[in-house]
Amino acid sequence: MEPMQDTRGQSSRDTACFRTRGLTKVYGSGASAVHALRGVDLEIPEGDLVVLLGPSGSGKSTLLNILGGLDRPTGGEFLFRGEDLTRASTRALTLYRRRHVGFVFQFYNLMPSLTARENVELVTEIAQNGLSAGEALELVGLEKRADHFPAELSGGEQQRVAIARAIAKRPEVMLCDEPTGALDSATGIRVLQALKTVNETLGATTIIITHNAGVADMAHRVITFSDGQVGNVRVNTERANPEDLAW
Ligand SMILES: Nc1ncnc2c1ncn2[C@@H]1O[C@H](COP(=O)(O)OP(=O)(O)OP(=O)(O)O)[C@@H](O)[C@H]1O
Repeated sequence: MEPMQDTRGQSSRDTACFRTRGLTKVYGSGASAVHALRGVDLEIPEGDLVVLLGPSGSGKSTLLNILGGLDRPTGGEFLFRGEDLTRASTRALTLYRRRHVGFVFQFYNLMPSLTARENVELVTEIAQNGLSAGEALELVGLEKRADHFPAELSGGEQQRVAIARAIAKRPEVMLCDEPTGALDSATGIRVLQALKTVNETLGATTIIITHNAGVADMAHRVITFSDGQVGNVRVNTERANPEDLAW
């Protein structure tokens, strides 16, 4: 049988970056147990830009943390490029994170005493075959701010430094948990433009959690979570540019 084709003309069997089957996550036990994921079946093609929507508490961050190797599922399976990481050792998960995954969180976690360039160099010094700090800052449009300290940058610029730091090791995967959560919409749009450029230039499979439903229009694929499960998956036949988004 031929592999299924998705709307981007890719073979879904051969190109899945992530695949989960029956993924569950329970925090705690007994009467206080929280069932954060209740059987998540997902397939995310290589190179996709995915927006993950859903109400507070529906399990979005829990899923992202498992896909990024920061946490382990309670049950089910989780594969990265066909490799089953569900029961990977702690060491293997650490290597997976280090080699393949760039994280961006709501708060930028930059070192205040280091310039933008020096913050990115924290990663470029240890990465093999990574980008230079200058290249990473250029990709997010901050080459002219490289010698500024975080306190001299706007919130959106600081977030773009955090993105430059995350991409400096050329990750195959970018996982972004509410990257525009602390920003006004105009500033948030610059951050989303930077993430789109990274997705297109480096080809990194990118997952963005957001509470702003309008952001979904820039995605290849929109996954809506509901009560620990995938409620809906939409593939956008046309994508909006970040500058045309409104929220
Ligand atoms: N470490 C933890 N210990 C216990 N419960 C947790 C823990 N982390 C998350 N939860 C619970 O798991 C459920 C899913 O949380 P999660 O953070 O994944 O949701 P979310 O969709 O990302 O929410 P938000 O949009 O508010 O960030 C929630 O009920 C939450 O309270």
